[in-house]
Amino acid sequence: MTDTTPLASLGWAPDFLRQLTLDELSTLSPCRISAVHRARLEALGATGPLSLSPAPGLCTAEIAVGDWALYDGTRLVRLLERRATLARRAAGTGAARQLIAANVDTLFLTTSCNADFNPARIERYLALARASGVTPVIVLTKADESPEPEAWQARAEAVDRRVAVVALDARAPGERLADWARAGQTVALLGSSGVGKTTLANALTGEAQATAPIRADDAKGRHTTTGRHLRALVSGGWLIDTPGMRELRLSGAEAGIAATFDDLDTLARACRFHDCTHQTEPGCAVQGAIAAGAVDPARLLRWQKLQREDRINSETLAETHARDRAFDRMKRGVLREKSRLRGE
Ligand SMILES: Nc1nc2c(ncn2[C@@H]2O[C@H](COP(=O)(O)OP(=O)(O)OP(=O)(O)O)[C@@H](O)[C@H]2O)c(=O)[nH]1
Ligand SMILES: [Zn+2]
Repeated sequence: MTDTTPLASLGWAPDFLRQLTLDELSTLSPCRISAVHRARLEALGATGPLSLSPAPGLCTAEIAVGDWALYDGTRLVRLLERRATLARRAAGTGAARQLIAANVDTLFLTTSCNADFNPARIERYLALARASGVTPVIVLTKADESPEPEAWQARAEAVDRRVAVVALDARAPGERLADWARAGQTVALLGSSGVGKTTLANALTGEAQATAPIRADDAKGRHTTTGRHLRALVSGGWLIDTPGMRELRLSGAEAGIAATFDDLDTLARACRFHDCTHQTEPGCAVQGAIAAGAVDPARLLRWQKLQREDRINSETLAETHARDRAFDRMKRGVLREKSRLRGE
């Protein structure tokens, strides 16, 4: 990266500029956050790298890598509204969300042309991307190791016809992903351990970061990625590479799930009962479509599983406790019933 980074190539866009008041336009400068520490922020501005302290009232927990903000020389004064937010639930704090990245344009949903490939996992990533306001692209790594990469590509395309699929060798992606990674564009990688995220990140950035040899038994590698930053890509764009990215779970993603399963979501609206569970209810449009061969019953199960997962992950701590108590009560009830039947 050169010392002077023009704002546009960093991703500065009219919808950020519009948020500035006339006063801010003449006194403050925009910068993009590249690292967040407890009491200090690293950022890139028109003049290059910056080290800033947050102004009083600004909490660094509310700032994410990728955020656009305004600074007055040494202090970060104001955070600008985001286009997209990737967040996860902070451990042990109810429904509080921990920021992972901001203003990501494209998520490369990374899986391999091998046993890692799993439609349910891809659908989960798709729902997550859509819920976060980020465009998904499916990236199939290890195409070079597969005798039939076209077959994996076709399987990935069948998961969602609206999403671009690119099958490649993560060690040599060439220009295959460049359309999403040019100057001003920001990408992030999501995928399970060992699929080649570090390898791809290294190839796209031209930097080296340690990768672990893959374990042959289960197609999984070891965790090797470290560091938390905004990395420059050789094609001109930016990669947000934060450790939290790999622990992203679905929560508050109802709209993303509905968008990913829009066929089922639309059918469900035509069910006779508005709270239809699509099992055995009369007038169930979903079961009707399954009977007619128009919907794969496995897809209905995956949809319901994701909805359950999202509900549970979105619960507050109080709701989780209430659910656990209800489950305990049910269990005790079943045990009592059993001992009664045994005549105890
Ligand atoms: N032949 C081939 N090998 C690959 C490809 N992608 C990754 N690998 C190898 O697979 C192993 C795991 O890759 P990593 O890049 O470490 O995977 P990761 O997704 O970063 O894994 P974690 O850091 O555990 O999340 C390494 O030995 C890579 O060299 C590919 O497209 N083709
Ligand atoms: Zn139904």
